[in-house]
Amino acid sequence: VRLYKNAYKKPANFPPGPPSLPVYGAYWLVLAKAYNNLAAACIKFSNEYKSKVIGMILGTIPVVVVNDPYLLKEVLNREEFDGRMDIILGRLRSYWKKLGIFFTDGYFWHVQRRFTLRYMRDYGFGRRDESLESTVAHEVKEMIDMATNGPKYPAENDLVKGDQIYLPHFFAVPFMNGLMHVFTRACVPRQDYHILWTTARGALRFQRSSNDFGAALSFTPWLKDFLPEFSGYKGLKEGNQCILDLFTKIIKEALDTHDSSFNRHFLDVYISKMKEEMAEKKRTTYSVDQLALVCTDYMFPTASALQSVLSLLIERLLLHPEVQDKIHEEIDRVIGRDRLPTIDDRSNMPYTEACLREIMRIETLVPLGVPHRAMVDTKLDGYNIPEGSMVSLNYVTLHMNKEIWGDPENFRPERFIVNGRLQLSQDKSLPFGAGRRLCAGETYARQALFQVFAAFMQAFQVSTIDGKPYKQLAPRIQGIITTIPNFWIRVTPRK
Ligand code: HEM
Repeated sequence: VRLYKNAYKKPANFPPGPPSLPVYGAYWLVLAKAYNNLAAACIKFSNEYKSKVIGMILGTIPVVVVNDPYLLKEVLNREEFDGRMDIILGRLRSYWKKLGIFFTDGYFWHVQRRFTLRYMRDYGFGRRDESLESTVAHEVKEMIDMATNGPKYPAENDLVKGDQIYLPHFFAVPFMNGLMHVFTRACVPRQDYHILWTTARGALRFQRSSNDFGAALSFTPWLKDFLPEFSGYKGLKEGNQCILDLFTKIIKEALDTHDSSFNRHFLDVYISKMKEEMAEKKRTTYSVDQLALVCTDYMFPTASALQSVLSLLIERLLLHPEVQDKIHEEIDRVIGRDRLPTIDDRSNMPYTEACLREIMRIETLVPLGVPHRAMVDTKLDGYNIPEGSMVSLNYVTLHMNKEIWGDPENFRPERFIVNGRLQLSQDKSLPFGAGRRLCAGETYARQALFQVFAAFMQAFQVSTIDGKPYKQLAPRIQGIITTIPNFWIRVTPRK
């Protein structure tokens, strides 16, 4: 009985929060289902317990949620919070090993994150690069052609019907092929786009099958066998498999044709380094499985988050038609119709750029971030945080803070514009996090979002299927990222 009691006992001076019930995680399951909005539930607890930091025991894991814009920045900048949880959500992706970037920490994570970012850069990732930009431009042209001239290959019929297109997947290919180009110096050709769409569907299914805490599965792993559908396990496993299958095949080809004397692309650079380390050292962080997970970790958000951001933005345009008019005015004035927008245009198109920033503020894509882990016993806001605690950051408390934004509930891109220019100092949002765990794809995400969105808006006027503006927003699906149900819209080529 004592053992049992201790399992639920909160550590001394642990942040206040809801009591732990002696039913493993079931409480959590109910909570998650009842609210369908963990970030809002945590803000409620924060108010109820009058504390910026709340603590609870979920399953057997101490969980801390930071509900304050300044404290969350503090956590992001303190190295002892750089750890990640060893949860089922991470393992089920990677042959039950700890691999990749997202869910690893310590030396392994440091080496792999640094190496991949350093060498993907040589192939255009995370900086300005003409060959990557023209690759994305080519893919954008195909995307626009699909809607302007109709489907060319069978799979396109799922996404384009007459003058209607299906979101979010309509947007997926340019983002994904841009990254493919970084990995392999080649794109998946249009006749094979269905491979990318299958992957994008899988990635979105994964995102929607869990939530920021890894859902009840993190705390009560047995749910996976007991309730595979309800717990999200099936969706996670199958969603992940799509991406893993894609890269397993591509990596095998790269390995079979590898020649250390000439690196053709990023995969070759990685394989060369792996072979070198294996020959010299007994232990190495490089492996074929790790390469598959690195590719997965970069492709995963590329195939799910980016198309979702654009879909959320399109939804706002359908709610506020004047925003669309302003975007069109800016595009016509700065670019005209004779050439595609480029990343150079970004600085001359403050309104379009501000729309992207505003959608990522108002719709915190990852409301509780990717959970961190306290790597030592430490303190936060006067409370004790034991080693091994899960530390989640409630970004909604930053993005919807009244003191910082004045009118956080309004979609108002103008808030970032001063005297006709984009004022970056006005953008206090942190959609990509900060510190050493900063989103590894931020630069690519911002550049590609601009390139794809601006070109799409240059080509089309968007409207609802019945032609009437939306009166309200769709219900949110709270998974790991925030999404809305897939939807059709009408596109009219602009003359
Ligand atoms: C609008 C789109 C995106 C948003 C809002 C976003 C946001 C985030 C956030 C909040 C984190 C967690 C930061 C933390 O742990 O404190 C993260 C991590 C990460 N993101 Fe993104 N992301 C986006 C797109 C991308 C893209 C396109 C890529 C890859 C090309 C990417 C790759 C990663 C990786 C690898 C990590 C893990 C970093 C680490 O643990 O060291 N993300 N992202």
